[in-house]
Amino acid sequence: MTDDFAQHLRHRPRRLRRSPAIRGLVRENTLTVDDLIWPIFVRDGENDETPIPSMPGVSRLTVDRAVAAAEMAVGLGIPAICIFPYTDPSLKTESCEEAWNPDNLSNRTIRAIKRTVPEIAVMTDIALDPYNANGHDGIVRNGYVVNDESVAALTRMALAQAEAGADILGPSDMMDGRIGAMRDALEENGHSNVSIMSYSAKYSSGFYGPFRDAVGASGALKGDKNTYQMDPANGDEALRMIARDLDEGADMVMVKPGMPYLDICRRVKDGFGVPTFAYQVSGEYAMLMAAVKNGWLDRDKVMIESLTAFKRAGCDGILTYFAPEIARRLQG
Ligand SMILES: NCc1[nH]cc(CCC(=O)O)c1CC(=O)O
Repeated sequence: MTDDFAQHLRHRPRRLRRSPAIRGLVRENTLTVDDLIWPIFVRDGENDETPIPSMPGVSRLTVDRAVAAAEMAVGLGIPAICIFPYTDPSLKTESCEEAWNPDNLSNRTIRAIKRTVPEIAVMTDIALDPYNANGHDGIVRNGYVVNDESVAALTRMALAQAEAGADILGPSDMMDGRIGAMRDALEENGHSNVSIMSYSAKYSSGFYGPFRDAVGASGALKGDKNTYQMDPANGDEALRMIARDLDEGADMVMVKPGMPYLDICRRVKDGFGVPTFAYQVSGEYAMLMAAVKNGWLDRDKVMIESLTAFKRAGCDGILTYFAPEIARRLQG
């Protein structure tokens, strides 16, 4: 029976899984350090950092430490860093004017990093939540996040970041028409080489909780973001958002969160063939790290597997809090 069976088994896919050498030869997707964008949190002060309890291993850094982090990232070969500010509650207002203050924490960090580590690409976040007394990404009037007034404010914010030296702007606000407005403003103000990576398919997700703690927005936020971020139940809508943002002048697009939305990443890459990114968000990081801390998951394995999955799904790069760890691993 056994001999007979062996005679007829012509296909043995296990032949190509026999050794690391053969597995390497036929591997379809490879994660490299070039795929990484490292999100960091910054705070005021000097030579100090504050751990974020829901994100083990991640801290808010003072500007000098953010510069040191950027130097370390360059040393590891990480191409880009993305800055998120923890704004002092006293600076938060309903009109959010701190968002476009040329000397706000985020803009000071951009300048400091570009001065010391010009080779790293600096990405920003464009949304009003770190500066908003009510925690929303846009301006609230009579309980509603108004669109056009928010776009005007966000465009000022974008220009201030470009002035500070940002290489890539990351509008994460999900207002209608913001990409076109920002692109026009950049062109008119001598910043035609500043790129836009649009958070085009950004879902109203439960996975942003730890991030909101990190930037100090959770306490302020009233209600949810369902009137502007996307319904997690929708897929076709994501493709319409991508088409619109590309049409308005986005250079790169993003799907966010990551792991629960890999189907969207694949559809975007297949449908448009443009530089496509995913954000492995704070809740994904927290979820993996919580299990790692309990000894339930192996950190290196789940880190590599979860990030490789983005490559397999068609992404060109990933924003991930694991960036320095994975870069160290990839260096061997
Ligand atoms: N609007 C700002 C913004 N930019 C990135 C994230 C989330 C990132 C993360 O969870 O890691 C958020 C939070 C939100 O939309 O509430």
